[in-house]
Amino acid sequence: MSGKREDYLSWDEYFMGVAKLSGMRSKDPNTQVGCCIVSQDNKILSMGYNGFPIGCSDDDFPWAREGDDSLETKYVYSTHSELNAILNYNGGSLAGAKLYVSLFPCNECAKAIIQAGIKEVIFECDKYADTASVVASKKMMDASGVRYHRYQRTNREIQIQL
Ligand SMILES: Nc1nc(=O)n([C@H]2C[C@H](O)[C@@H](COP(=O)(O)O)O2)cc1CO
Ligand SMILES: [Zn+2]
Repeated sequence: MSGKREDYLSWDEYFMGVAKLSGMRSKDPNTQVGCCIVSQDNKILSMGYNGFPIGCSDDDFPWAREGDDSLETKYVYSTHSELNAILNYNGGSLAGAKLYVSLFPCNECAKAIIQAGIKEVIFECDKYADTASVVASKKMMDASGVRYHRYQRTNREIQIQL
């Protein structure tokens, strides 16, 4: 009896797990998003989470969602996890890659995903499905042949001691 372990992580659990772990680096008090980009042969190429660009301090720039002045909100400054993951990659082309993300990509990230040649998006949450941003994102991905589907939860809970 020396068979293999049976309760190892599936590929999908592994990559969505890495995406969600990356999201735990986010300083956004409301929504933490994580992303993991994977090659067609299941090698991790890049990761990212939502945050401000290098040099824009998390303590100086605002994390507010609302304000009389849009310059006092996070929206004009934060870089989305998907764009960060694309920009973090310095290994050449992402053509044909898969992108795991904890929240459905917005229209701006969809443009970057399409132009980078990423072919498949696996998302967990789609809480902004009714917004113009996500509707436009899906329209563009449909037109460009980028497939997207929801991650199938297994409800496995993992504990990591840090
Ligand atoms: N796909 C996404 N990836 C992301 O990284 N984000 C980021 C931008 C903000 O920092 C945060 C959303 O904040 P809120 O509107 O839920 O308080 O998540 C948002 C979306 C939604 O399209
Ligand atoms: Zn985005």
